[in-house]
Amino acid sequence: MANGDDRSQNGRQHKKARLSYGNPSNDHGNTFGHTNGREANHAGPSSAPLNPAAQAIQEQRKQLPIYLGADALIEEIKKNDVTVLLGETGSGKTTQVPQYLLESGLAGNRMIAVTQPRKVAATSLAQRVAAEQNGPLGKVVGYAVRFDEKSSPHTRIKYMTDGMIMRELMSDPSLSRYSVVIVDEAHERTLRTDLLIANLKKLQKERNGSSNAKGKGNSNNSKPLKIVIMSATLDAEKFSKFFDNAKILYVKGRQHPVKIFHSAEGQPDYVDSAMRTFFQIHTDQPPGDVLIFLPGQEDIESLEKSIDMFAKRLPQDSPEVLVCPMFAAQAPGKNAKVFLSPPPNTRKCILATNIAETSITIPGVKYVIDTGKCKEKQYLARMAGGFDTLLTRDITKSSAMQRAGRAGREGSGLCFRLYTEDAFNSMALSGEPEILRCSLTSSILQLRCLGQDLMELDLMDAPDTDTICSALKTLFIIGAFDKQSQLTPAGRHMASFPLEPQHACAIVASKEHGCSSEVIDVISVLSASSKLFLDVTEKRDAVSEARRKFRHPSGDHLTILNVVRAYQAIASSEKKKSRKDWCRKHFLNERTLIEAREIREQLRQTCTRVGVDYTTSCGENEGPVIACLGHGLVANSAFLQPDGSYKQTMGSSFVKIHPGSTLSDKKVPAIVYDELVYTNQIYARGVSSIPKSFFAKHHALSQRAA
Ligand SMILES: Nc1ncnc2c1ncn2[C@@H]1O[C@H](COP(=O)(O)OP(=O)(O)OP(=O)(O)O)[C@@H](O)[C@H]1O
Repeated sequence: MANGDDRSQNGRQHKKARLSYGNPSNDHGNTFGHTNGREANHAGPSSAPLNPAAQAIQEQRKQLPIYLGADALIEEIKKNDVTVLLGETGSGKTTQVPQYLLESGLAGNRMIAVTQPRKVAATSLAQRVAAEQNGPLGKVVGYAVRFDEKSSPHTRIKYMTDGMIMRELMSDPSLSRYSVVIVDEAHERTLRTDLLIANLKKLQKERNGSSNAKGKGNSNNSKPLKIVIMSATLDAEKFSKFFDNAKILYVKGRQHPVKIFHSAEGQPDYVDSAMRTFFQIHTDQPPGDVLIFLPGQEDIESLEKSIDMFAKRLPQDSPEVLVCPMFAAQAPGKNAKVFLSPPPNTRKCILATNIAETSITIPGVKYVIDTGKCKEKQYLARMAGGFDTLLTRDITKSSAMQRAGRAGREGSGLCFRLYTEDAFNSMALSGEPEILRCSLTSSILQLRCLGQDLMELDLMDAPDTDTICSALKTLFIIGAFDKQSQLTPAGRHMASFPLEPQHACAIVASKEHGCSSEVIDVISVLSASSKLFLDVTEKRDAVSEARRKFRHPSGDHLTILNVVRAYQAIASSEKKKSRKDWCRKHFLNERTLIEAREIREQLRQTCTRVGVDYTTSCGENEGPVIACLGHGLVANSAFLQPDGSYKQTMGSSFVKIHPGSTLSDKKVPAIVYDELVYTNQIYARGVSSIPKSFFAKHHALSQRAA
């Protein structure tokens, strides 16, 4: 990087501590073949005259590398049942291929599904492609993600999370409403993508006829299914082999170059290095927003504070800095802010986890800073009875390439990697598939509703037996499976809810206990994307005082219920501003409460479908609520030990109550908890006290399951 003027004390600090980078390398060095393209006619919806902005979008579409190969691409997809499409980031796969297929008539009168591993990608892509189709979102182009859907009977292209299409399989096992399923970002190998791929292979054989490996003839002509597997960084051979040597197509080139710089040496304090690199860019480089990849929320919050602090010391004439955090646990509305243009003379600095890594285009981003770290879900099957935890680790080559790709979306870009070129070269190409490292409880239940057994499914990689056993135990204990591991009627009801089976079990149990209204209130908050209670470390005493009135002696779940009740009372009588002030005064996240209200509506709809009367209430006698939660969380329970720790009832580990819990300074004979987190020791989070007698009934069950 060129040296910038040293115009401030802060500037001096950064100049002194400048990070040095080696010479830039060309982006990625992948050599892709060319789809034998010719000038195609695939730019633009045929209807309605276009305004200048819409015309500009159509022009942009024609500039994408994939445009010239569009006709050849469609021909290949027509000829083959399964196509594996490999094309560099930004070549136009995700936005264009579905539109080409729609415009070619290949989809008939059914839909084209485009699956994404992440919500934010599905919703932002749908928005972009709706604009490219010159129509409103939710009409021809729509999306479906958990707890949010915008589609209509006119929808022909539907961007959806892989979880949503798996859920759709339960009501429509042959996916009859779809003629094409495009599995995008397949390299991520999420658990749901792997299960989806296995199901697509099976149902394509049923729909197209098993002898139909290459797309010729089918036993059911009215409903053939095309599958397209896409990514920029994919082990294409492995996917092709899985689909009986499916055709692999390559799209060559990207629209805009990205220059990559590696740091001259490793950067153990990557948060500090990211901050210094950001200010180097800010002082040296022309306008353009910066996207910084960090592993998790804590690092994002700490970097946000330091950037805000140093930005205040910049000279008056330097551009402003607007920091925008982006992570999965943040409310969708707040994440959506990263897509807005900053005010004039302001550089946007987006601090994101890997939710911004694939598929998305954040307008204005020209610079990427990649710390080389991510958090990954890991299932500790042999620890504490088995639980998912997030661990920080080095990223893979695939991730590094995807991250760099975010810089070259609207023009040429620069990517600064906070690791050496050698470190990049020695990275694994891609990570371990999620199916080998995550809890399988929810998936096994869902598959069983489809009449499938995970162990018998034709999967790209088979999961570990310990993980399967642990999931089967949990499903038995919550009553979703019987002794023979067969699905029970209650289990089928649980699977209908878009929730973890443990939480769904609590709702199903509430039917017997006459407290569905309260249980749904609690579960809705637990299912929201962000936390209800805000941590303000520097105001710990004030926070504790403000929350005192909600504290319930039984623990966190009924404390949540108290907050929901108080908020509902305020919400029905007060104006929007007073509600906001009330939340602020009590250090509560109002977005969580608003999101929870929407989730509650969806859960109520499911209740109606499975015959649970969601209006039944236990009033002030809240014992039944704890009993229902206990039914769901029985596998997550522990008994007090003489030394103050808690020993798991299903597992042999000792856990402590998380310091953030209302029960952290109490000793109660028995607890149930929402989850375990592993830092220097194992903590139970979301904890409630439960009478020991509750376990008398379940003891025999857990003994049998163990
Ligand atoms: N929301 C958007 N706003 C502006 N331009 C966009 C938007 N979405 C896509 N584009 C433009 O379309 C191009 C192609 O995007 P697309 O997502 O189709 O590429 P891709 O090949 O699928 O890349 P990736 O593998 O990174 O998802 C982008 O590089 C960008 O120029």
